[in-house]
Amino acid sequence: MNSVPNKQLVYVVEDSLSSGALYCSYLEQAGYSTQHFTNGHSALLGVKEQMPDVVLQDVCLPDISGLEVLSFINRQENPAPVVIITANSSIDVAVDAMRLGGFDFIEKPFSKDRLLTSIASAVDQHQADIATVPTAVQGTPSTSKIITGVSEYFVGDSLAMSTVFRLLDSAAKSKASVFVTGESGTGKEVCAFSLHKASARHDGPFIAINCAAIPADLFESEIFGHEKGAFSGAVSQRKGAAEMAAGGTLFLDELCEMDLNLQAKLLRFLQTGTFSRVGGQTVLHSDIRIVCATNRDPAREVGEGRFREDLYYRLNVIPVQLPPLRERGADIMLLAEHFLAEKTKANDKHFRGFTPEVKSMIMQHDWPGNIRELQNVIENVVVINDGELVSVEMMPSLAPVLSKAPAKPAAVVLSNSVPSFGSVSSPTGAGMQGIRPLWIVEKEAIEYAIEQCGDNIPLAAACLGVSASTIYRKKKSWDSGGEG
Ligand SMILES: Nc1ncnc2c1ncn2[C@@H]1O[C@H](COP(=O)(O)OP(=O)(O)OP(=O)(O)O)[C@@H](O)[C@H]1O
Repeated sequence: MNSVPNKQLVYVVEDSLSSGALYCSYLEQAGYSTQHFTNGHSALLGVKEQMPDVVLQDVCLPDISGLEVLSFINRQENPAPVVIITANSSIDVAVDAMRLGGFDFIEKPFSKDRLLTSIASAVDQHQADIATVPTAVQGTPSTSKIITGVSEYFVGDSLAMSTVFRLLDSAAKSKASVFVTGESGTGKEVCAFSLHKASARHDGPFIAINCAAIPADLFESEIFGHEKGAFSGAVSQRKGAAEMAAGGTLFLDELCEMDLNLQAKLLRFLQTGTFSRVGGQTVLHSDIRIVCATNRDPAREVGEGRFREDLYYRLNVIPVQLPPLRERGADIMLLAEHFLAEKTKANDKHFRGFTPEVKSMIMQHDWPGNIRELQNVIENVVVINDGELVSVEMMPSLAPVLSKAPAKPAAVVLSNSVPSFGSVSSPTGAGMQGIRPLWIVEKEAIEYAIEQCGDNIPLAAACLGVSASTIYRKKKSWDSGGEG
């Protein structure tokens, strides 16, 4: 080992002696200490003996799978961030690794700069993680800002949202791309911003680009910038969003609107971490985290040829689906009260709450425009009226109330088509009408989550708020005729 006190220690887990030696030399030239392990078991022993600052690990190892090494590291105290090295053909394994808590992945062949950028941001993440460990555990007081969870930035308390918060909180610890889907106005941008603020990049820039709002011919320059004279109107050099977001997060809203040519350029940037400004030759690097969003169904866009499949898999590492407001139960009033207080203060009014009739009106409405619609309605009421309580007369006529969908279970919120738990027929034929054995209800919810997560059991477990081993255990019991 070439460990020197105060140098950041990187474990390089790579079975090829020559590649491992090359990575170590790049890292040591940049001031890191390194230790090279040529198989998974020796890396596990190394981690047990001393947790490094970062692990750089090939996903294919001769003895055990790279995913096992990753899971082992993540079960230790203060685990080091793991940067996965992958061959192009094993990209789906790399995506699995990110879902299991990997920090970043880089595809072979990669440049020295790409490697160093990823390792530097992993070191930052590790230091931020250590700063969040309670002082009593760490032994010394920390002056670093404590990073709190995403719920700090989100109004919402429902079970539906707690599932989302749990996913986002674990996503915040890595650099993995997050793909947020949900109807218009459900808070996708708020979600991206919360994720940024809860991550180690919280002091870096958050740059949001609405892909639907940029004319196609200006798109490339918006994202990658341009040199002076690159096209008529380019009177000076300009940085693009990818450059401006360096060290922070780039939020690409309405991503499915992006032109196919530019999708190819975005993919190249994601693979290499490099790009050039329009009209420029210089190769630039930018260390950014990508969060993207759409209110379309991205898998369908892929199926219909409007969205590149390879880009979709690259970005859809952590999929987050925001539930529509009508499925968020008590959150509707929580948000209404939040907006009432906010708008009352901003407009110097005196509202303290809603009459019971207005509360019931708010709860009965379907809110097709989601949170944005609710926010607009409350703002409208506050600006035009004043008083202590918002009464029915003050409310604008809400669109005709659609018959409310039957209450849906909040345990799984990944789709609008959650199976009804209020089914009248009991598969076992036992019990009173409408009541079914709990284990069957649980089995359905778990099977539904697994299906929605594309058979990814760890992800389904995260969505359900249980450990993956609980799901494996229950599946085994069901398969052998038990009740889980
Ligand atoms: N949980 C929340 N707490 C408080 N305000 C919220 C929350 N979620 C959304 N909002 C507010 O609702 C409005 C819509 O949110 P946002 O723009 O993030 O939605 P969106 O899903 O990105 O919409 P679109 O699909 O139209 O781009 C914003 O004004 C935002 O501030």
